[in-house]
Amino acid sequence: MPHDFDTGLMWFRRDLRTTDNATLHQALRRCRQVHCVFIFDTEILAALPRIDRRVEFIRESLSELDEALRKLSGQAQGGLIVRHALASDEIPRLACELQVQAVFAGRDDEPQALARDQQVAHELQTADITLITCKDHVIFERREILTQGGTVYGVFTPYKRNWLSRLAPEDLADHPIDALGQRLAARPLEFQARVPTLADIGFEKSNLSTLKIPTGMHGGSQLFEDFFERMDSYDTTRDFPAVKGPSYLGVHLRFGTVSIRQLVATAWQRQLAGSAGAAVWLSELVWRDFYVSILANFPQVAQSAFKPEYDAIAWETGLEAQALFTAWCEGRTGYPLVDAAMAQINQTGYMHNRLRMVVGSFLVKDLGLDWRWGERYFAEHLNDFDLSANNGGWQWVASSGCDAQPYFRIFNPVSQSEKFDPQGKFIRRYLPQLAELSNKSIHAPWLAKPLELQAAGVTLGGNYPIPIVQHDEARAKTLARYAVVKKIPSA
Ligand SMILES: Cc1cc2nc3c(=O)[nH]c(=O)nc-3n(C[C@H](O)[C@H](O)[C@H](O)COP(=O)(O)OP(=O)(O)OC[C@H]3O[C@@H](n4cnc5c(N)ncnc54)[C@H](O)[C@@H]3O)c2cc1C
Repeated sequence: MPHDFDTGLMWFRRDLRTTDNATLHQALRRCRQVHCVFIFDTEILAALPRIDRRVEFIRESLSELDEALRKLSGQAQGGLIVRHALASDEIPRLACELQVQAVFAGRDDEPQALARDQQVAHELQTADITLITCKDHVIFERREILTQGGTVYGVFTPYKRNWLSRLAPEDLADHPIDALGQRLAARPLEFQARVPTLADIGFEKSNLSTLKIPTGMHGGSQLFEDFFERMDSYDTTRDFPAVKGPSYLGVHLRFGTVSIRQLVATAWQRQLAGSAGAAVWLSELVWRDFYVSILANFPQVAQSAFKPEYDAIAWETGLEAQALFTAWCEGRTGYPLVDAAMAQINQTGYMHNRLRMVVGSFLVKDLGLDWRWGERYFAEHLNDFDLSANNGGWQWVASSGCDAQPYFRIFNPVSQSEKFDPQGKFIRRYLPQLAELSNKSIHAPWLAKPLELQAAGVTLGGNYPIPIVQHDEARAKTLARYAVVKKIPSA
């Protein structure tokens, strides 16, 4: 097969897999031989706590990737080069040392990633090396799905309609690399170091393995196979946090240990076969593309409200606001569903989607705190943290985003609890001190009779907090706070 370049460098980032990897496929097709690298970017790692499940997830996934690349190359010296360095310096340096003519990377439209890639492209250019980026982690990107007027959609439903009507088998085509595997280069002697340990990069082991969160390509496949059995009932189970309804694939989609094309292809086929569950799940994957395109086209959302008039809202500040925020973070609000959800994220790095909406709404519309505080907390704690989806989710609950819930829709944390955790199973799992309360009282312990509280071993203000705000009062305050939005005409 003819090739465009003699030697290429495949730079893995959020695509840690050898199966259906569009970028790796292109690199192997266009180069006689390809080296592979992953950089633990010191700029990104510096901001993280020394125990971080995501760093461990990546590290474990890299071990598998390294092994898979070696096998595919058919050479004992094949495999992944892993560096711990500033990516914007290290990639150009490595490209020169390995004497490559092209560097291949999966496209990433987060503002920081774009700035880094621009810097890398510039450095490479001075050495006459090309940076080639490929679409891999979404189905449609940037300006591929536009309104009839050629503008970017700000509303999900017509975006989804257009997305689905555009979807064609070639968008989901596999990118096999088995036949091209012999183009994977052997690593020169000085690049043959093993994948660094967590300690090598200054991190410690988290509870990832205790939680049995499966990593790497095999972990992604295992979760997907498991979910496949449940996909048809996703529409009816997905809202109940005590039920194993969703796929738990978020972290795998984040780091690309599964292929979005393979997931969409399966969901699409099942939807066409009449599965309502698959149709709803496919919709969630379309939301993912939607938010990626919003961030790519409106990068200002990373700092500001999508609807600028919402930046006029005056959020609570000062010591009292800080104390309310700390209580929210630590799951001490006195609202059991909110506190159980915060315990879930704090203990596992995962939070059920329904609960992300409930705790988000509580932060913004019951505590009157800036949605960016919650966004930052989620960014630090979620295993599946993704800037576009997290920002989209927070702006949705704050009503400031595209196609967000209207500002006057305010979740009642007690009725959400009664509706979505009717038997209090989820609450009991994360708040064992409330386990003995009745199914009725567990949603609002302050309404329980003193005798019931005593019999259940619950002391309000002791082993469980008194509510830090009254929902009805908070609701009225929020409506007043948001009134400013109505006074400013939309841009
Ligand atoms: C305030 C808030 C913050 C959020 N932060 C994130 C985040 O940082 N990262 C993230 O991936 N999702 C985020 N979501 C969306 C959603 O909650 C998670 O994707 C989902 O709970 C992950 O669990 P799962 O993999 O089991 O999802 P499933 O229900 O099995 O869905 C499958 C996949 O679809 C995508 N998806 C599902 N819902 C959404 C959505 N509303 N928007 C965009 N993509 C979606 C995700 O990639 C998810 O893994 C957030 C939602 C809210 C309300």
